[in-house]
Amino acid sequence: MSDSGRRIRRLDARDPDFLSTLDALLAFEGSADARIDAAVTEILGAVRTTGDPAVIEYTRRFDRLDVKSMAELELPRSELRAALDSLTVEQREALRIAADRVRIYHERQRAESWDYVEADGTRLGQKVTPLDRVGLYVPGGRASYPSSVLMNAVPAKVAGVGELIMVVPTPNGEKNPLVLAAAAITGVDRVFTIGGAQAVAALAYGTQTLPQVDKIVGPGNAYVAEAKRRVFGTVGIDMVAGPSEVLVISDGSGHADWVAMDLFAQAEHDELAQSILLCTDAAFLDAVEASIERLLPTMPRRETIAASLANRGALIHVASLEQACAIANRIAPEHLELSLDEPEPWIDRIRHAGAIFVGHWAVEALGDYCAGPNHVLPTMRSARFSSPLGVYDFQKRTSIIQISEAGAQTLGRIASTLAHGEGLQAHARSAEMRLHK
Ligand SMILES: NC(=O)c1ccc[n+]([C@@H]2O[C@H](COP(=O)([O-])OP(=O)(O)OC[C@H]3O[C@@H](n4cnc5c(N)ncnc54)[C@H](O)[C@@H]3O)[C@@H](O)[C@H]2O)c1
Ligand SMILES: N[C@H](CO)Cc1c[nH]c[nH+]1
Ligand SMILES: [Zn+2]
Repeated sequence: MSDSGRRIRRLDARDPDFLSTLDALLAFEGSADARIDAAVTEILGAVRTTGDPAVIEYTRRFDRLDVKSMAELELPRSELRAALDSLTVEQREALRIAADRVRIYHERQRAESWDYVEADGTRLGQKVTPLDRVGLYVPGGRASYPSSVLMNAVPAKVAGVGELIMVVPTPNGEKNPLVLAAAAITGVDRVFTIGGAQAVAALAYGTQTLPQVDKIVGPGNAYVAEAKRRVFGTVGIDMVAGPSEVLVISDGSGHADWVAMDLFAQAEHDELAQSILLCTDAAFLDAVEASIERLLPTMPRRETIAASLANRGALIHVASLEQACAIANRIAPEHLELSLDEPEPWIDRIRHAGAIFVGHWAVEALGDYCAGPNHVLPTMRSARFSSPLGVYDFQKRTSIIQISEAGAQTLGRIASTLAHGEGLQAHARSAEMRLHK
């Protein structure tokens, strides 16, 4: 890579040691770093013990914001509204349309309560309720993410969450008007300009000014991820998000520049972001590599892109699309692009991916902003067992068990037998006492 002297690696899936090379490339334990561990331990402890003063001190230290009170770190609704008014018509429309599309998609995810009645009058069911109070973490260190406000706040509102408290760091006091406008559009209730582990701690434990929430959602850097992992149990969390990832599967039918730019789009997030291309056509891999060389110097974030591609990227020659799908399932990427002329038959071959983008026109950047589905997706191979952020993350379920007198006779005998088998006599007797003599 001419810009930095570092190149994206070329691999061949037919090499005997390919899978071990791939596994080494995928391995990522961001928050296992001892330095991050120690910093997060200190920050969580301090905020838990002293509350506002610790948050103020860490915000001064890490975001260079010098304030006397926590109240100065809360933005009034009028400021959110003013930010919305300050946007160009084009920006306001883009935010509104994106928010509408995300809302329409997520409305289909809302679960409803249900029940059924058995012949003897016993009623069983599940009551679905929204969470009372949720904290939204919006990243703000290296870049600003109005789209993340939409992706977190919209499903929360669709679920009917009682109160949404957003935190977003504003390094050097620089506020991003689009982020504040997105908070206004989506009806976020309170916004604090705090970030990092101190913001996660404030939401998890509560402070004199900021009330404790029930769940914290939203992506962030390694400090945020580790802090979320540690407060889980005190509060709920959506997931522990790692750096962004994209995997492109190509048969050489697309445009090399398009694919190169799709790899850049993920790499520009973070030096640890992961962009991988699997392709059946060696000549197309050469063409994408040439596009990378040519286009990289034109990119404002070329340093980050170059580092990300060199650290964790790869252009991989595969023998077939079947092999590409098998490798994709091993990677379980956050985003998967099927960059194929005929992509449909391959959708069912993909078992593990946060989101599948189908065909040359379905580029991940559209999903990041406005297609409709959520852009907060499982990373670090967790698509094997978890799902995109959705309305279901803001709802909880309670079982309803209403047993009729007749039902208690049948179930009482079964419960009594099983309870004696477990040696739990009080359980048995409490069921037996309701049996007719
Ligand atoms: N998965 C997604 O949907 C998604 C969306 C947007 C962003 N992201 C990711 O979120 C991340 C955002 O990271 P970011 O850094 O830009 O913003 P961030 O808001 O996550 O982190 C900034 C905060 O980190 C803390 N911090 C920085 N250095 C520290 C130190 N030395 N000690 C203690 N705390 C420190 C500070 O408190 C600062 O406020 C990126 O990795 C990006 O790729 C993911
Ligand atoms: N690609 C990110 C998730 O991995 C989301 C995002 C926000 N803004 C741009 N992209
Ligand atoms: Zn992105």
